[in-house]
Amino acid sequence: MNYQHIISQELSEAQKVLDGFLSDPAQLEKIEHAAGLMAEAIIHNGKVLSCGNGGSHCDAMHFAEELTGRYRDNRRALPAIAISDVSHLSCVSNDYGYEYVFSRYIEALGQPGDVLLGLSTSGNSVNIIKAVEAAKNKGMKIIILSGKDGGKLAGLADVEIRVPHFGYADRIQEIHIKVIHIFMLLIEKMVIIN
Ligand SMILES: O=C(CO)[C@@H](O)[C@H](O)[C@H](O)[C@H](O)COP(=O)(O)O
Ligand SMILES: [Zn+2]
Repeated sequence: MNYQHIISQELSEAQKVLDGFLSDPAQLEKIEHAAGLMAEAIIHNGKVLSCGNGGSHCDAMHFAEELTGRYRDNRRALPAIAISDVSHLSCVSNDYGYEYVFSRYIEALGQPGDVLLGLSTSGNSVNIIKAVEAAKNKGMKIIILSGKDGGKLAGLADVEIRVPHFGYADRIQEIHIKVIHIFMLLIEKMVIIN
C-alpha cells in the first residue's frame, strides 16, 4: 500500500488554503492591527492572555511561550500567559462547568489595557465566547483567530482574523500558527524599537 497520494493531497490542500488566505489583502491589515494592539498593551505594562481548546490550546501556549521565552533571537522577556494551569482548569470545570474555565481566569487576572487572544476554529466554543465577555467586562482588547464563517464569535472581537476554510480544523490551525509567528515578528519589532 502506497500512501503518497494522501501526503500529496494534504500538502496541496494546505497550499490552497494558504494561497486563499494570502489573496485577501484585508487579512494583512488585520494581522498588523492585532499585533499593534498587543504591542501597545505590552509597551504600557499590560499583558496578553491567550486561550483555546485542543490543538488551539497548544497554539495559545505556543504563542505565550514565545513571548515570555524566546522566538528567533535573544531579547527581553515579554508578558503573556496562556490559560493552561491544569489545577485551575480541573477546579473550574468540576465546580462551575467547562464553559467558565477561561472567563474565570480572566476575572482573576485580566486588567484594563490587557489583550485577550482567543483561538477557535469553529468560532463556537462556549468557553471562548465567555472569555470574550469577561475580557470586555475587564476593559481588555480582544483578538480572535477563527475559521469557517466565524461562528458565534463573529463580530465580537476588536480584531477577528478568520480562515474561511469550511473543511477540517487542522487546515485552519495551520494558518493560525503562521499568523502567531508573524505576530511574534511584528510584536518584537514594535516593542523593542519603541
Ligand atoms: O486540534 C484539533 C483538530 O486539528 C482538535 O483537538 C480541536 O482543537 C478540538 O476538537 C477543539 O475542541 C475544537 O475547538 P474549536 O477550534 O472549534 O474551538
Ligand atoms: Zn513557534
